[in-house]
Amino acid sequence: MTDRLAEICATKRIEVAARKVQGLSCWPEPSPVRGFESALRNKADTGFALIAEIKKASPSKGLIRADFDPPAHAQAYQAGGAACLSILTDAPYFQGHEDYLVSARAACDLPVIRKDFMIDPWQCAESRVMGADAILIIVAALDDMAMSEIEDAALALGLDVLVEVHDEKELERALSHLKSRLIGVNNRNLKSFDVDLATTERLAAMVPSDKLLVCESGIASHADCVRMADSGVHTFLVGESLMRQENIENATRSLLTGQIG
Ligand SMILES: O=P(O)(O)OC[C@@H](O)[C@@H](O)c1c[nH]c2ccccc12
Repeated sequence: MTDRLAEICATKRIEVAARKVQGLSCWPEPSPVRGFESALRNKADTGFALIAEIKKASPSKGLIRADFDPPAHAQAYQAGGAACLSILTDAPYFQGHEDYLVSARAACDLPVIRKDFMIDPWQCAESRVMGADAILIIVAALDDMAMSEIEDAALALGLDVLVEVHDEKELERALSHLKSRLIGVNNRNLKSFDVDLATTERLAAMVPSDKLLVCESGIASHADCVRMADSGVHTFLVGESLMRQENIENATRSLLTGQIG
């Protein structure tokens, strides 16, 4: 089996090298950081907290939404009760763009995580200039030193960091080398793209109680959220199942509350 993550990261290294040569400052001065982790913790106190993802396409599913409109989707997600947004900026594999982050964040009040493949601390400064409030660190993509350098760069800029793991070994590496309190368990194996919600159930018991566990990928219904709550997980990152709905606001509300329409 080919390792899709390794391929994506190799492409990203070439892209970042070119971007570094161009330099920063293509975007206007970003507005102050919106607290990403605090928005999730506050919402989780009242039940479920959702990071709603603005995702046009993915390598495993192809095009997910044809009438793609990031500012409108951001507003629908906020009206439906999302706590935060996740916005794909990777172009080659996810058809993302930094303009989607800029325009979606300007259209709402929610904190935004830039969803991309971080392989260089320089991308943290770039993310803040775009207006991101948080970045993602994918443990499977980085060695111990690289991931902690990226985390330090992000924290120094006031960005929150979501640390993504997929198995016990990655979780142990995250807990011993990183300080962020946001741990995302990706139910999708980024090496093969297989999805299994049991991944979160298996790893939940290993996550210390001062960390906030975010269940990522493959969540399709309120019943899935209730299932995860049985393992003590109340915070979710959901993209595809919401992006495929005609009425994103209603779909977001039903995912969180179980009420239809
Ligand atoms: O569309 P889904 O199955 O609801 O998944 C959302 C999100 O978890 C997924 O897009 C994701 C999780 N980690 C990533 C890393 C890179 C790109 C994408 C991702």
